[in-house]
Amino acid sequence: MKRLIFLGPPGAGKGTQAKIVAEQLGIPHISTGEILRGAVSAQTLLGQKAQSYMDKGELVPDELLIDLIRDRLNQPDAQKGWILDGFPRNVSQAHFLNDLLQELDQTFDGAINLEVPDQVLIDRLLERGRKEGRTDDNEETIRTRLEVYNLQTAPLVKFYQEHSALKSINGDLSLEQVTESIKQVLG
Ligand SMILES: Nc1ncnc2c1ncn2[C@@H]1O[C@H](COP(=O)(O)OP(=O)(O)OP(=O)(O)O)[C@@H](O)[C@H]1O
Ligand SMILES: Nc1ncnc2c1ncn2[C@@H]1O[C@H](COP(=O)(O)O)[C@@H](O)[C@H]1O
Repeated sequence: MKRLIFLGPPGAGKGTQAKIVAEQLGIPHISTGEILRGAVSAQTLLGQKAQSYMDKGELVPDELLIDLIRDRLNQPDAQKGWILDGFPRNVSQAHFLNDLLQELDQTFDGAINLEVPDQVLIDRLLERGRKEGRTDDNEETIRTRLEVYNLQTAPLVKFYQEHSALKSINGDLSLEQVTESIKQVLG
């Protein structure tokens, strides 16, 4: 059983690594960004409410994420473990997650924090924008997302250091080397 949180700034490689590790462990990779992008494409009510925040690179209001995560962690495939990517994104979401796990009588095994220098992040995101066409991978929105990360998400590194196991990993290595470091940390 593994319940893990992948932390790190935009472009650190959370999604890339979470997909690989989740597949190897046979647990779901739960990316709130992916779920929200799906909702925007499908133009659901959630997507309509989230879109303007996502376009600007700002966080979507907590109340929209809370039901989404509660529903997702209650699904049958999530009973065998999960990797959360993109959630929690601020301290209040982290408190919510702690309360939800208590309610579900679940604990979590730790947070993996991927560290990558800002210029590498910007280069990766611009390249991802060119290749995959993610509309928030443009210079202006990337700048906002990095600011939002520093102000609202980076405090979670200290939060998880204080509350439980946090392992920081150098994410500025090849894909394979980062996967190997994560595996070593997970034992
Ligand atoms: N170790 C690596 N070396 C080079 N490129 C990488 C590495 N890891 C990921 N990338 C590339 O960098 C881009 C960002 O990676 P990824 O989407 O996994 O980041 P993320 O942390 O999930 O970002 P976001 O939070 O913005 O969704 C992708 O195009 C991915 O292919
Ligand atoms: N946990 C979240 N809280 C608020 N907003 C979120 C959250 N997860 C995703 N978002 C929004 O979606 C985009 C893209 O997210 P990625 O994790 O980078 O795919 C993000 O900028 C927020 O607007």
